[in-house]
Amino acid sequence: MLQVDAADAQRILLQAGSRSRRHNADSDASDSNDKGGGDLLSTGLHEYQANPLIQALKHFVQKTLMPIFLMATTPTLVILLWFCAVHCDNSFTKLGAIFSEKSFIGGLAFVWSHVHSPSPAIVAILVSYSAFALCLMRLVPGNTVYGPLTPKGNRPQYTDNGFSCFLITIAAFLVVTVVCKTYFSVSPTIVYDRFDEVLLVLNIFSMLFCLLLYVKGLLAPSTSDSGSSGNVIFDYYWGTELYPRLLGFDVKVFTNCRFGMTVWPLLVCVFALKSYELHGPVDSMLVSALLQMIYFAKFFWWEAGYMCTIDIMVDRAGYYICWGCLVFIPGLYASVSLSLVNHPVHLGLPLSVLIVTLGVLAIYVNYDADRQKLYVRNAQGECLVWGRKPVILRARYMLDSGETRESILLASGWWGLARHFHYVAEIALTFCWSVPALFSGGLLPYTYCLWLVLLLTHRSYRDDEKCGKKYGQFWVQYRQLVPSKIIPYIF
Ligand SMILES: NC(=O)C1=CN([C@@H]2O[C@H](COP(=O)(O)OP(=O)(O)OC[C@H]3O[C@@H](n4cnc5c(N)ncnc54)[C@H](OP(=O)(O)O)[C@@H]3O)[C@@H](O)[C@H]2O)C=CC1
Ligand SMILES: CC(C)CCC[C@@H](C)[C@H]1CC[C@H]2C3=CC=C4C[C@@H](O)CC[C@]4(C)[C@H]3CC[C@]12C
Repeated sequence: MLQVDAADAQRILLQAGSRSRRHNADSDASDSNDKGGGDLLSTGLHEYQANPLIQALKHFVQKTLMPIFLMATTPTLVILLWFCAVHCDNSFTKLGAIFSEKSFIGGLAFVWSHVHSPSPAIVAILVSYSAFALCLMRLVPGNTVYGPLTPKGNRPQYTDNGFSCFLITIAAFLVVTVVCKTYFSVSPTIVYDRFDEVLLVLNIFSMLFCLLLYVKGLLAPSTSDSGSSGNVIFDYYWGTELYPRLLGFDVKVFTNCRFGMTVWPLLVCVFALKSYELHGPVDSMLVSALLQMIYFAKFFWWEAGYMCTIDIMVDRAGYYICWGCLVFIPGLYASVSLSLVNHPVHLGLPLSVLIVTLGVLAIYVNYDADRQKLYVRNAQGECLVWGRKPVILRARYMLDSGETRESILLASGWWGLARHFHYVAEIALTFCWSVPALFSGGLLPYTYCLWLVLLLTHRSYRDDEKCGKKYGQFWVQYRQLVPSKIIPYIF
């Protein structure tokens, strides 16, 4: 086992100390004056080398221009995706033709004119689901688990009941479907028929909710991991609190897990049901839905691990993460299944089995990489990875208070292949549940996969930057041990 011992660590830390600022796991979020920034906003590793003018310009672009751009475009983006699926046969070419015919503004007005005012039925469905999810969150038992220590020394506490809540929700969906269809001749596919209304309600609610979170973070923060950057736009976009709680509910657990990550599987079920109502059983829809459901089960099984990822320990509760989970997940992440409703593809058994097998393999690799990291850290490196003692680096870092802590960086197993090899698996599994659409229709079914390539590539830079600041020379050493960012030997 390769280790950096305590004396070595101390020496390296002292060397690094003069250059690297104090950081802990989420110090990127601890002080939004100069840190944080989001997946689409991070700086490069050598930010400090740039001249002041360039730095000021970068700062303006990252903290003001990009947030304005994203907040101005993303609500319409999800509407465009819906429009493309329902009115343009999944074809961006057809969508583009509308814009070239009517001009950009005319095209936007045309698309938005197809969005209906929210009906009471849709509002009632969304409110009822949210109330149901909050009840489960409060009532379903689970072990108490703890998130990583924050820069201010807080340790968030969670009830690990995600998997149970997920199973109960899917079971409830099946019961509601049968009851509604049998006794009231109503189908949950009303959500597909009025998906424009769903997106509109979610958009409006999320923006107001983010405003509430912004004000709450300034006036009544739940923990000391909060504060303003002095830039209203950035604060609204990025958030003013890391772990806000409202009425005793953890906001990020609700937005990310109980809403975004639970509504997504529900939408997959609704869209699969709609496809069944329209065409009978369709294997492309089944293959895609099956892989996604396995992925959701994996996510909730590992939910305690998710509480130690960038989303939770770095990203504050603002537009980026909250609007993202409340609207972008239903609008973009579920768009693969949405796009399959009007495009039934017959795959045949051999191709279906091949896709499911590859998809399950990719889900396993992704899960195993996430698991391996936590396993080695929990065992303090005293364990086996792929049958051998793992190569680890005991990396020291400093808290805001100046206290020194130690973390393990794993350089074996999946984490020895590349610093984010699990992203390859994430993209591969996504491709597997998109490819049942084959290539005859439009590009819409592949939009989520393409988005993920962008998001994860950018995230790998962002994580490198975060870990570089946190671990200083230890991170440099780790990068020497594992030189590839995502794809071994290539990138
Ligand atoms: N579908 C989607 O939209 C997305 C899915 N994902 C998935 O979510 C999961 C989590 O990914 P993500 O949040 O990006 O974070 P990662 O799992 O990549 O975790 C990054 C953190 O892990 C720690 N770390 C980094 N390298 C090592 C190492 N070698 N050994 C031990 N710890 C290390 C660091 O935190 P520390 O401070 O603790 O050292 C680092 O900040 C993945 O499965 C990913 O595929 C992620 C993003 C988007
Ligand atoms: C404002 C928008 C332009 C951007 C919003 C982005 C967010 C919706 C997504 C950013 C990171 C995403 C996630 C990270 C890790 C995850 C674990 C994985 O196993 C399931 C998916 C997810 C929770 C995923 C969900 C969407 C993001 C929060």
